[in-house]
Amino acid sequence: MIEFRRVSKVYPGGVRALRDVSLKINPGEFVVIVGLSGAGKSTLLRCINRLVEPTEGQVLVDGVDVGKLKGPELRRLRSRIGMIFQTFNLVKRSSVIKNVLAGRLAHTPTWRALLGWFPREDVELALECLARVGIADKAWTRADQLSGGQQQRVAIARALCQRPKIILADEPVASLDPPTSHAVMRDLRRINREDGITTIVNLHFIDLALTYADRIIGMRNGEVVFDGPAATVTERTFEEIYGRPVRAEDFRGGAEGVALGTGQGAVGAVPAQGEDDRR
Ligand SMILES: Nc1ncnc2c1ncn2[C@@H]1O[C@H](COP(=O)(O)OP(=O)(O)OP(=O)(O)O)[C@@H](O)[C@H]1O
Repeated sequence: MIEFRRVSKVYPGGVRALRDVSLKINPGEFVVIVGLSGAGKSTLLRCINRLVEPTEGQVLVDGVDVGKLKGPELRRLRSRIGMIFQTFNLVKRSSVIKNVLAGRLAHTPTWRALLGWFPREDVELALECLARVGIADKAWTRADQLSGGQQQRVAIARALCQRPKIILADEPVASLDPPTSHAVMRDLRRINREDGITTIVNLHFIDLALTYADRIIGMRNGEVVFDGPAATVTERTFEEIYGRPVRAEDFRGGAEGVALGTGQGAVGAVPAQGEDDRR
């Protein structure tokens, strides 16, 4: 369980990025946080692994106040939280498998990691993680030789290799084309379902949020302005979250049949298979 208790964040310079946020996220949930640029989504996500320190309030992970954790305890918490970024954050000149093995660093003595000596079971785990995202055949390829979608899958495999309890994905598809965006969202959701990993994804595309989320949290100007099941979300909901009418650019596209919910039930789109999704 992840719990925010009256969390506020004011950055140096005075920007108020979070305003009195309280919420709970249950184990195994797949939550999408939506909001316009600057709404506070990244700040919210980063408070969970303490990449950002709240100015007020508490963030609890499994009942532990993360703000109170010291060195090794904080490292332990972070070792169980996988993070996925818009720009993949891979070591581009390194092989795919080495990038994935970086997910084991918290469990590997520094001298071994420096020499690149990972235990055989870690290498097997890394290959298994790559297989789960369909790119085991790329293990020995240099990361910068892969497509954007494949690089994001390497980042997902690296997160999986941590054996995480939580995955935080900060705009994971913002740099990808529409079909590949769907493929990556499908991977994240499948892993969430199969492993029960609590998954929180920041997005600003309405159709992706509706297609993949169980629960949508809407942020505007540092505040949570909506929190409910994706199936109850309507166009009106997004207009309230965004503070303006929805626009074409709010949709990623790339899937047939995605339409806004009517409040009556789910949006039953089956995303199209993309170029980068030939598994
Ligand atoms: N390190 C920082 N120092 C100062 N201000 C910051 C910092 N990080 C974020 N902000 C500001 O805090 C506000 C919320 O930013 P945040 O990145 O959390 O929003 P977001 O919804 O994730 O938007 P985006 O998708 O553009 O990143 C913005 O006004 C942003 O400019």
